[in-house]
Amino acid sequence: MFCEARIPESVSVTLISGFLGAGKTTLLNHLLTHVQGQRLAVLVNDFGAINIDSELIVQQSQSMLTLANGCMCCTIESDLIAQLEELLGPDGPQPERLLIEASGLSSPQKIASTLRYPQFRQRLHIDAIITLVDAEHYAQLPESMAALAQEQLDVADIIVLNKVDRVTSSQLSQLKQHWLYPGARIIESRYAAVAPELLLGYGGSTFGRSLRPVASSVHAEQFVSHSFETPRLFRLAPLRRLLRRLPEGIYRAKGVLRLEGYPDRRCLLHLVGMRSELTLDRPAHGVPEHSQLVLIGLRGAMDPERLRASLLGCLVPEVTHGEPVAIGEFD
Ligand SMILES: Nc1nc2c(ncn2[C@@H]2O[C@H](COP(=O)(O)OP(=O)(O)OP(=O)(O)O)[C@@H](O)[C@H]2O)c(=O)[nH]1
Repeated sequence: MFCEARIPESVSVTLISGFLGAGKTTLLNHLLTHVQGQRLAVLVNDFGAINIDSELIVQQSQSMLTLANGCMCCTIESDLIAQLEELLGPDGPQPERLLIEASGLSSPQKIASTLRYPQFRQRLHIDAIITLVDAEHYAQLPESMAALAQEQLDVADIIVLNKVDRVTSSQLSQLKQHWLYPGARIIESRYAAVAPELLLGYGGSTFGRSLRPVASSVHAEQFVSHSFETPRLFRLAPLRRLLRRLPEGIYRAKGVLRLEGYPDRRCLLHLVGMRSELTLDRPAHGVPEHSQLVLIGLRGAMDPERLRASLLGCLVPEVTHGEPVAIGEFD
């Protein structure tokens, strides 16, 4: 008697890369709400100790895997391997496509190398590396950040030039002329609203097969994240003032907060470069038990104790809940 082992289909992987705040989660949410009829799995990686992205991703029927507290390309590569093993294993969800959102400090070429390890070779293939570019901030990134952003761009099969609503047409053409390779496949977007058929089904990443120059790796040791969690409510006015006064080296902040005066809405906080945004989410999302906030910046840009004191100054004085539960510095 013969027993025929079923060979599972190779999973198609789309790797979404791009510097901090470029719009990766926005793109992921756009794809999740517009792609139909495919079994999707999603893997998100946040540099901070708390995975804020997983809170911000729209819940469809996809399987969700999360990695926090480091870059999946280096410090937590072993976690990436373990998650992939689980996903592709016999008890895994058997997706047709895996969408990976790298952290804004990850090197996509390192992730791509992991995906090409022998144990995955038959089981998954990289359909495309998509790199988002923040049209508003890209050209002004300080040197320490620009090298990493350039590295992410060098390996892109598709470049999504996002936030075009924030720049003039002459700024946009300068950006393309100075920073993007002639002939690169570039799609301009607002809020990453790109038709999925332009991004999925590319047909196989050329990274590793072409002779394109790739900048030498500069990496995440230069950056640090601070994570903050509290059951207490934030007050809007001092929080706004704090966001305006943060040191320049703090490039990115994101959070899901409980706000005084809004008992049934969660407040989403985003800071990218000098631009900050506080928005109330739709009531359907409910209110979290704790406010969670992550700030990411250049090492040495912020004194953790001062930052903690400043954040405490934004909270409603506590009567019943006790002190904030955690704040930490993570590499
Ligand atoms: N004006 C404008 N804002 C945008 C656009 N796309 C995204 N944003 C905003 O930019 C901020 C960051 O977007 P995210 O999608 O969270 O960026 P990200 O790349 O996932 O960020 P990290 O994961 O922290 O690196 C959010 O406030 C978005 O609403 C756009 O095209 N125009």
